[in-house]
Amino acid sequence: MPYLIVREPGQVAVSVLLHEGLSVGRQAPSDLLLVYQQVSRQHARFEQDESGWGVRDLGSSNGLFFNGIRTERAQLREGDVLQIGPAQLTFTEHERAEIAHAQPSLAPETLELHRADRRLGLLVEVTRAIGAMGDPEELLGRMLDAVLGVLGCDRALAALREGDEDAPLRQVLRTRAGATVEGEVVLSRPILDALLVRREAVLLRGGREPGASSPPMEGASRSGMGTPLESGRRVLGFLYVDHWNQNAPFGSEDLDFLSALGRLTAAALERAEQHQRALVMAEATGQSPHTGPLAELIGQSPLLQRLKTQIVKFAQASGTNMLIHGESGTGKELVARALHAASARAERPFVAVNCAAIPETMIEGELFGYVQGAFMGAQRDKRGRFALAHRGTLFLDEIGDLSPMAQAKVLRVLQEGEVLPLGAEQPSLVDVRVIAATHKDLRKEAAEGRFREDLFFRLNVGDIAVPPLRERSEDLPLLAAAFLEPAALNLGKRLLGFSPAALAALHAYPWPGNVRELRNEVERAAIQAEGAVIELDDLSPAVSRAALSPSSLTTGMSLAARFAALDPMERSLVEEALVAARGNVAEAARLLGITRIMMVRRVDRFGLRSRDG
Ligand SMILES: Nc1ncnc2c1ncn2[C@@H]1O[C@H](COP(=O)(O)OP(=O)(O)OP(=O)(O)O)[C@@H](O)[C@H]1O
Repeated sequence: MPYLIVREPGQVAVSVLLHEGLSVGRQAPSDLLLVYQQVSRQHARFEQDESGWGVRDLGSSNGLFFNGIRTERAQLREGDVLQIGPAQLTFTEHERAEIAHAQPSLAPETLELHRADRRLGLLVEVTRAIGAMGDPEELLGRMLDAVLGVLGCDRALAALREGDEDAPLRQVLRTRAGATVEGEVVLSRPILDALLVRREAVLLRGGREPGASSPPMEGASRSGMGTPLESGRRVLGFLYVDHWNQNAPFGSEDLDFLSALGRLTAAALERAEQHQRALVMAEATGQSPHTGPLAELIGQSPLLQRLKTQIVKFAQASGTNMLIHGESGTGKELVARALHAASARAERPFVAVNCAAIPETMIEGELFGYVQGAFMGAQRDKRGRFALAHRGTLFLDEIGDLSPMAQAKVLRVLQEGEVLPLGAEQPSLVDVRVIAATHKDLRKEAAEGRFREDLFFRLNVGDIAVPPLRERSEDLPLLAAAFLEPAALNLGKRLLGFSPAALAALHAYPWPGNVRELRNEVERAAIQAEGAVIELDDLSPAVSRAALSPSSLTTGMSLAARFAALDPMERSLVEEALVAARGNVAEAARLLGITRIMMVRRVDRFGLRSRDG
């Protein structure tokens, strides 16, 4: 029977039984849905005639690729590969595995059956992990490694739902060292339905690897089994293991064991996810400012709280590309790091690239890598940043400065989920979440032809705006204090904070360079400071002058801060009057319209010098 093996980036491969007229597209009524922007609503159709099976493009925008070549129509032979958007469809006549035995998945009491077994150790390990509430991916990885040894199988797979019932299945796969198997598990729709819809544990028989003409040993057959990962009414995914075995296919006892393991694993996963969610939510609502993935983002203003809530929301969609925009120095990179740290990719690399800092001639090599001899000076293979960020996050800062050529290549990687290093012949699959940042209005750049519109839309799936510091001046005292502490420590000084006048000046200044400029200002003032607090005079002239502007009284500061802001203004006027009166206090008082006594008090208070004293 003819099948299509459907491979989507980062997901469990699925085999689909081919039937006359089977259609592929982004939307119903297509039979096979591939929900990607570069897939047309009705993209391609499979047909059978006397010469066999064929496929036809239904007028798609991005085309149907047959063994790498764009085509309108093609006749299909064993192993032919079709590319539709980022998905690969392989045509095969090979029989797939089928369900030999299915049973409702087991209640935890079944554990009793397996006491005194080596397997008990594994169950204990998983039970312990439930208490430890570790990272879900790490938990699964450890558990699958143990499963390979204990069950003596070749491959162990955990497939996890990323969201609702129709969401794709993220895979975590472990292969036994030296096993004669492909590093990929292909399952059919009926098997997936048994596991995920009917929630049955299944024993499988038969099935060959795609492209493998015979089993690796004489007389061997594929033996596999799977069990749903159920927690209450939710199906989180499933566990699957298999091996080539001549004498000992898996039996129902093995299936009981896997079912019990599935129950425990699901409980551990649920608990770990709840724990992570609780941490992140506590962080977002400011209940726990010192721990968790958002801890580095200092601030309590409503705008910053909103930003944190958005980060939490987008972190959960860890496959979604993101665009962060905001003025320079607002904390875009910090936001990108928080998005990564709060996501399921947190244990994987976060790789940052500043597109504006790398010369145009080198950017492609940096991003995609190259092979030895690809160009003069390429003395050895170099892995690109995309490959380094595999299964993690790639942060492309200043994406608006990327050359058109590099933009086209980044787009290709996002569309197809694979990178082609310079000079290489074979692309390799990468699973990377791209978070791009820019201080430019990228929508406008795209509309005016300076940035690729298709790349903009690819990146803008999730977007976050980081507000400038002047719009959240409530955060200023917290930020200034947070920067002062390490600066003082480095200098070996004991600095307790800011004088009211200095704080008023910080409030009054508009901070065109945002938080970065504030950090620099505080570090500079810490060097200048001679007393226990930062005084107005310790600040740079541009900032201390800001305290004199009338706007310094209307920037939403507290009453005390606004009152303190009067001080530097008053001092400046007193100084000016003294200069105009050549140091004569009585004359200066007359110029200001105050009494001589009032003038003398002010000269003393501000520590100024007059001709009289
Ligand atoms: N909310 C914040 N809490 C603490 N530190 C912050 C915050 N926002 C920014 N910073 C600090 O300000 C500096 C600049 O931040 P970052 O590099 O993330 O800004 P950016 O917007 O990416 O800048 P650019 O556009 O120039 O690349 C860093 O030292 C960062 O730690």
